[in-house]
Amino acid sequence: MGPCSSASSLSSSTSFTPSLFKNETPRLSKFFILPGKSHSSLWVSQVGSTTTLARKHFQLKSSNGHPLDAVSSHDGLVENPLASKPQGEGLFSFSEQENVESSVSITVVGASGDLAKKKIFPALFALYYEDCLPKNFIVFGYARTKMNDEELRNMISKTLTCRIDRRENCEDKMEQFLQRCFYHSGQYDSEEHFAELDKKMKMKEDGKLAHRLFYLSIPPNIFVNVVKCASLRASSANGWTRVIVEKPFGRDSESSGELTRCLKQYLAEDQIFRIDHYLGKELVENLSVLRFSNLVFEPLWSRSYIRNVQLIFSEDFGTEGRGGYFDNYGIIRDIMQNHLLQILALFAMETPVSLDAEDIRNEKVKVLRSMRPLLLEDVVVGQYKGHSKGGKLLPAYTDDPTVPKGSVTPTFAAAALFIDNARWDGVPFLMKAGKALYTRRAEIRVQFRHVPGNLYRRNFGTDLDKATNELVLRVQPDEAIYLKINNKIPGLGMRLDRSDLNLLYRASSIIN
Ligand SMILES: NC(=O)C1=CN([C@@H]2O[C@H](COP(=O)(O)OP(=O)(O)OC[C@H]3O[C@@H](n4cnc5c(N)ncnc54)[C@H](OP(=O)(O)O)[C@@H]3O)[C@@H](O)[C@H]2O)C=CC1
Ligand SMILES: O=C1O[C@H](COP(=O)(O)O)[C@@H](O)[C@H](O)[C@H]1O
Repeated sequence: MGPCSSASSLSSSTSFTPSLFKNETPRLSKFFILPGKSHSSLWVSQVGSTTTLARKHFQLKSSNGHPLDAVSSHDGLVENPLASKPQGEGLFSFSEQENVESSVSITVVGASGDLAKKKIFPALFALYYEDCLPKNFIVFGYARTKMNDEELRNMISKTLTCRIDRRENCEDKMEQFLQRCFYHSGQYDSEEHFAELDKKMKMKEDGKLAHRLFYLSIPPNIFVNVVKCASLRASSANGWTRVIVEKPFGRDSESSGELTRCLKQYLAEDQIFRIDHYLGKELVENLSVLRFSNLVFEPLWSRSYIRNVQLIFSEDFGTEGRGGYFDNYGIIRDIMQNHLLQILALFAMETPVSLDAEDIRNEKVKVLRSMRPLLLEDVVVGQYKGHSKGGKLLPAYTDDPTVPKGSVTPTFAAAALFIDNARWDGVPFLMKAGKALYTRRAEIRVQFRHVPGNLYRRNFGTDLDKATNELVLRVQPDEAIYLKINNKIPGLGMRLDRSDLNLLYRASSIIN
């Protein structure tokens, strides 16, 4: 399998399915989430292999079974200017399209921001390095910040690394990649500014069959403005136009539904790719492999053996200028409702009928629908204060100039969640997420029950917790899977110890 057939080689970055760039109709897969009617309906989407098959066999459905497919004129919505040109129709017929050279323009909207710098540009470069981008691609940065092409390249170059060991010609590749990056400064609600972007794109596309991808790396409250302006003024005249939408997808069910409704005034469902980058993390991808392809784990995966499951996210840095976005959402909407909930659903689902994305999605939805509504008494929230670390004074959340004075937005939350189904009845799923804590880590910790009538209980004293098995999937940093087991310390006598059966990814040859 070549590197372009999986996003796993880009594990620490935003994951793109390379086939997103193919001239095909999107269908369901694991990398992109599509919320349905309620906030708890999370879906995943990918690009299918043939248009006709995708159209025939796939219909996006919400948790209540209603189709979420592309809007038609019967929806009573305005005509959809961004609708993909179906293959076989439009300016080019299918066979004509095959003979025409095509290009893909990727516009990162919010290019000056944290996500763009930390993840999107590095991920695009990683795809380029692995030859997973189409031959004729260009990248546009779009934001309000004033910059020229050189300044954008300079900004991006600081974030690009050859993250995988033994990379050859990395510097040359970086330079080549940067030469394909351009910048356009504009307002998010200005049709005029998007028209200017369109002009610049046309020049670079140079008469080719032009596909366009817009990545919304911006706060959600401006998603619709951007989609409107892009659709009216900068959608492709002859190729497809697609939009990647970042989480959080609304603040609650109502706003999520409203967002979908508004986006669908300008986009068909198969043009919208909702992304959760945690699904592209190596360990999250491995979660299902571990469980479904090893006989030893699956029989233990239930209330009979598991005492609790902990889903932990902590960062050792604060908002650092991202208060404009973060303060409107808080840690529950920023991390728990999407990243941790996705992991929970993957962890707890029943065996899907197949690895087909829709089958996986259906199982995840069942988990979410079986979840008990969260009670206030099962939640703790907090906000970080100024503190010192390594002799350095770190600001409080409300010291961040981008955070409104007196804000009470939580930057830390812990919650006990329950899935009221036969497999998980009574097992707490404990979520913890926080910013500006002591360490940066993301983990899934599975604590098993005590061994009934443990013959060696005296060796553990009264604290039987010390003797429980624990399976840890460390998502980051230093990806690892380890199982804490009890064993005898070699030598005379009967002294017990807890050791780790360890798979350290760093030490694994697969990653090299
Ligand atoms: N940061 C991360 O690691 C991740 C972020 N995300 C999601 O990506 C999106 C963007 O996040 P992130 O990059 O961190 O956010 P930022 O706060 O860095 O915002 C991105 C850009 O949007 C513009 N912007 C910021 N606030 C406003 C505002 N109030 N009104 C208009 N424009 C604004 C700024 O550009 P300018 O002023 O130049 O126009 C900024 O550079 C969010 O939806 C977030 O949930 C998802 C995964 C990870
Ligand atoms: O979605 C988000 O994720 C990042 C953390 O992502 P990671 O891959 O670096 O763990 C978080 O910092 C940000 O607040 C949030 O919007």
